[in-house]
Amino acid sequence: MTFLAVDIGNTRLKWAVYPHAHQGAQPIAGGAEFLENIDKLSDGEWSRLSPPERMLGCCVAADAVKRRVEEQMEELWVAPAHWVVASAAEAGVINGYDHPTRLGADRWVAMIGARHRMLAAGPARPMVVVMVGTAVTVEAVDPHGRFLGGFIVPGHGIMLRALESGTAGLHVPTGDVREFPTNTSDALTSGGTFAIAGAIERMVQHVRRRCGSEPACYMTGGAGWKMAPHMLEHFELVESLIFDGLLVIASTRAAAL
Ligand SMILES: Nc1ncnc2c1ncn2[C@@H]1O[C@H](COP(=O)(O)OP(=O)(O)O)[C@@H](O)[C@H]1O
Ligand SMILES: CC(C)(COP(=O)(O)O)[C@@H](O)C(=O)NCCC(=O)O
Ligand SMILES: [K+]
Repeated sequence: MTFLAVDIGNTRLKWAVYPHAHQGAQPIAGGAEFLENIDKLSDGEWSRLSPPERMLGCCVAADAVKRRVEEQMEELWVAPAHWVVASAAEAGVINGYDHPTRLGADRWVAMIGARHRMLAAGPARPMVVVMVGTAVTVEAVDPHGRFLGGFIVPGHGIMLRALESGTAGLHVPTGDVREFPTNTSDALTSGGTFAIAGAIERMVQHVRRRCGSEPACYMTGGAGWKMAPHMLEHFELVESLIFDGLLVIASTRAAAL
């Protein structure tokens, strides 16, 4: 029974189809669309899929975006759309947010994916889970699976646009990441990269101090590949972390029925 996983962020919709909803399943199809192009999915790539029997997604974009995606699913398939909402606990992760449901669903799903990946590889450890998308999120999870809290940092694009719109002299092309930038382009690109890296490395320190052991560090998101080479700490780049989390949630929910 094929399973469709959908991740709608503030910049792009990512989707993947699996032969079944089990941890470790390998995708048989997938893609990504910028939000301005999502209306074309039902005429394009989705029209060529065999109808998925189940769907689970997470969406942090506007409700109108989510509705447009649901409408396209309805045009093609009978499987209803189900969306993850962060809760007090799910699939072995406990939510430490003051108001658990206000935590971004993508952050929650990524932590669940990371926790199960870590447990599949060895004994339980604390984790730092980073998503580099429109925004950058940096989560801390203790060895028992308790989400301790996380940072939200502006992503590269938002930082650059904020600097551009708040100044007269910072309208320059993208530069390179340099330790000692000597032109405006490199200064902006390096500043953004090391601002994000610095926040992430602080969270690694916070987790070490709180948990007294070395965290497993995971990085995901569309711009993860740009950040990973500039980290001092070792981060495993796992592009599928959200899909991995959606697979875990779908399979644990099915097992509970
Ligand atoms: N080839 C690419 N396509 C799209 N976005 C890219 C690409 N390479 C890097 N990016 C960066 O990744 C970000 C989008 O990542 P993504 O994880 O899709 O974000 P979100 O989940 O917030 O929609 C963009 O802000 C962009 O800076
Ligand atoms: C922090 C986010 C904007 C990240 O979005 P993204 O960069 O993935 O598009 C999103 O997870 C969100 O809207 N969260 C709700 C608020 C919170 O998590 O506290
Ligand atoms: K996201």
